[in-house]
Amino acid sequence: MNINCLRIVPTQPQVKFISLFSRTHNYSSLVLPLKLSSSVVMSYDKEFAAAKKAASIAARLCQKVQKALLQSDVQSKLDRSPVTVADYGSQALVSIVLERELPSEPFSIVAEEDSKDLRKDGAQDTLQRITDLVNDTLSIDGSYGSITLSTEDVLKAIDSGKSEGGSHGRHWVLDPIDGTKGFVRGDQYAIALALLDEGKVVLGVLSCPNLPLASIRSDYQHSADKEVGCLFFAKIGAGTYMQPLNGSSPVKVQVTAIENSEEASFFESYEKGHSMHDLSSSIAKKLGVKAPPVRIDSQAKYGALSRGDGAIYLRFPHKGYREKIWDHAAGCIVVTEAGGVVSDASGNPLDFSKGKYLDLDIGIIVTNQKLMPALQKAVKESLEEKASSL
Ligand SMILES: Nc1ncnc2c1ncn2[C@@H]1O[C@H](COP(=O)(O)O)[C@@H](OP(=O)(O)O)[C@H]1O
Ligand SMILES: [Mg+2]
Ligand SMILES: [Mg+2]
Ligand SMILES: [Mg+2]
Repeated sequence: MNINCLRIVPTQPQVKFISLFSRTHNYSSLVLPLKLSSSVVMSYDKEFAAAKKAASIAARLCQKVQKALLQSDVQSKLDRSPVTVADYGSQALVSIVLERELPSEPFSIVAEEDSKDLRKDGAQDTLQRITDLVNDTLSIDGSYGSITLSTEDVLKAIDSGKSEGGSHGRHWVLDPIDGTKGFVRGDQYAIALALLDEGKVVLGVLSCPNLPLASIRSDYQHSADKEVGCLFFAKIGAGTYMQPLNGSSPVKVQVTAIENSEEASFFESYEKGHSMHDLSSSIAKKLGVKAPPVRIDSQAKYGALSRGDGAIYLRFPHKGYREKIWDHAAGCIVVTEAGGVVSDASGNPLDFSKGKYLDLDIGIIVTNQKLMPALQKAVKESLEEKASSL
């Protein structure tokens, strides 16, 4: 048997087993009981380094495409949401980098995109463009020597993101471009990658190529002359850090310490179809918030909040929308490790262990520990008023 993988399988609280198994022999297992110290179980160092590398390399492909976005680069999915060659290229790159960096790990990714539309007749040119972008990006990075992937390799890499997630084992959670509408508009977007272990988010990386390094405020407007490109990363129990994309010198970040809600400012989606702006305005009014909302796309909102740019993030999708884990997993740990709190409108923490979807009560609210009780109260009142006005 080709033993090439070590997997930690939790059983009872303090006893862990190490399972030695082969990826080439259908995961046939040889299970050895072993007690592990929590530091061994919880280090995730290799995974953390791989995730940062993957999200940074994918950002280069996205930056290149955003600068020269062609009409033909943007397609429409079945649900009529946009997807671009960069969404596919980024997903392929992250998958390839994780596989190269972690060759002995079991590989499972829950990701937003799949290759179905790229396998259809008429999609050959788009697929070739994606393949060229992936190859160019890998060749400029140079980490893996000279490799040339075929279109079939790229389709396979995209489809390695077909896991359903869940409460057992490890699963990467990937949004290759979060905020595709912002990306197409030339605004904010993020490459969001997190690792779930037994249903819990244990690390997260947010690559935000257009987010200014300096803090953004209510009068924020994206402009090309600001210094931009931030990488946020957080590991469970180890805090949140930010560094310039592709740069070194990370700094530890913290959410704001504001206690008076009148001084708070809040983030929400740029797209009013993604979140009810009238509801957040009513919540902000109850809190006495004076500043106008900061409306930006993607999980860049979580990143900005983690470094104290604003105090609150409100997300209230319209009726019937189901939130997906890749839209929140990385952002959630980036904020919580920076001292913030992320919950649904009723105060329940987000549960990432239920598969692709989050099972939520109405919306998502994010702020610091001090402001959360007042925010929950304002949310409850605004929701009741909205319900009684219907
Ligand atoms: N009707 C809707 N309500 C809420 N969220 C929606 C939505 N339609 C799409 N989304 C999600 O909102 C995400 C962007 O969030 P934001 O509004 O914060 O920028 C999208 O991620 P993608 O761009 O990865 O598809 C998509 O998953
Ligand atoms: Mg999408
Ligand atoms: Mg998304
Ligand atoms: Mg996306």
